[in-house]
Amino acid sequence: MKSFCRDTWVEVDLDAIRANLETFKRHLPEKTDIMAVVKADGYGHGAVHVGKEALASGADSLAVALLDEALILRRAGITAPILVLGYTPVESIVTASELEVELTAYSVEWITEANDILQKNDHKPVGIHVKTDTGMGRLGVRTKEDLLAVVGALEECSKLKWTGIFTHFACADEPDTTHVRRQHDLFQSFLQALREANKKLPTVHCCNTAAAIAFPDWGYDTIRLGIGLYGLYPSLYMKERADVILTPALALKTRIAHVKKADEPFTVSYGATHTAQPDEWIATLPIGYADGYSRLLSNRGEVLYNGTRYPIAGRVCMDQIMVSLNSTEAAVNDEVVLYGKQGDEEISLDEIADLLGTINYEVPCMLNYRIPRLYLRDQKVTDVFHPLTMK
Ligand SMILES: Cc1ncc(COP(=O)(O)O)cc1O
Repeated sequence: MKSFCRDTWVEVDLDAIRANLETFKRHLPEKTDIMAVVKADGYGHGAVHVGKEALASGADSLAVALLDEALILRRAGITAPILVLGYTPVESIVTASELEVELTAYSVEWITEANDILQKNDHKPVGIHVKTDTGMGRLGVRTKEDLLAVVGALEECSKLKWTGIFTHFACADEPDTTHVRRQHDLFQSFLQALREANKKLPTVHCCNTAAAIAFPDWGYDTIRLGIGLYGLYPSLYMKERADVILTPALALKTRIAHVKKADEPFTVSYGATHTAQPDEWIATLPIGYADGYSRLLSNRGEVLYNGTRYPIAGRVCMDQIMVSLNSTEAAVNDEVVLYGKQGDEEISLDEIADLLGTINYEVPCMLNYRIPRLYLRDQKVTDVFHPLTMK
């Protein structure tokens, strides 16, 4: 029995995930490991399946944004190192200890309180990556003095281990390298300050996908590979550089739920913003903005049917959209591609992002719990996960 009752689904090609990871392994120095970033449920692709595939393909660790995401990975049986990249409230330190998950820190007060909490009931120690803010303006220490104070505080802790130091780049995907080079220079000065203070450096990392592409020799001990793992480029500039060739892993597909030909003009969808003309075929597809298929695509987006592009007709509804097949006859249950390839045509996440006025990162992250994920290997479905009905 099929594990979902609506013919709308995401396909995630695990062979593409593997290929993209191997591409970065070849692009980077031999000594540089890969930390697969699977936050936001694997950028909408499914953190557990992508995380397992990345680890099986050569990634050494995983990264998430919040501790709750690490919990899901541990529950799925993933035992590899996991780093939480974002802020974790100090009260959650015990959970991190129990899950054996590493956290990010950059505050002496947080470190001291976290250590006190762990000491109280003799919990297992927690690994800490110290974050430096070299120009992202988000999280991290901003001066050498603060960095040395944070590392000094960690060295006083019996229940916290200093296991990493990192920074995050704000503009690594841009052609003008002024900002990213300034950030990297500052990061290097932080590392030098630690060496001069006789600190043995733990795992050092600074590269996201863009920096890994443009500056592979900044790989240090590991890179944090996000968008590139999914076969997407951080920016058009990065795509045009063509240093690495990536394969998009995600497709979004559905089947026609209803179809009719106009004998006489009739309006379509809320607001009656599209009028079907005589002999125009209108197909209704079971997906809408409540699935994360944006309403901004109303009268602007296109879909693929029989390898041809057809426009969305009218406004995107909460659960359904209508498309104009012009004079092309169609039948209920015929497959339609919303994101991805069909024949020689492709509707890429970059195209959708441009239509929405956003970046490709956001588009797959919008696809939510109502859409089952089908995992493919050798173009065959090997597993299904439906967030709505499966835990
Ligand atoms: C701290 C941090 N590190 C790394 C990433 C991954 O970035 P890409 O998706 O651009 O590779 C995100 C992030 O927030």
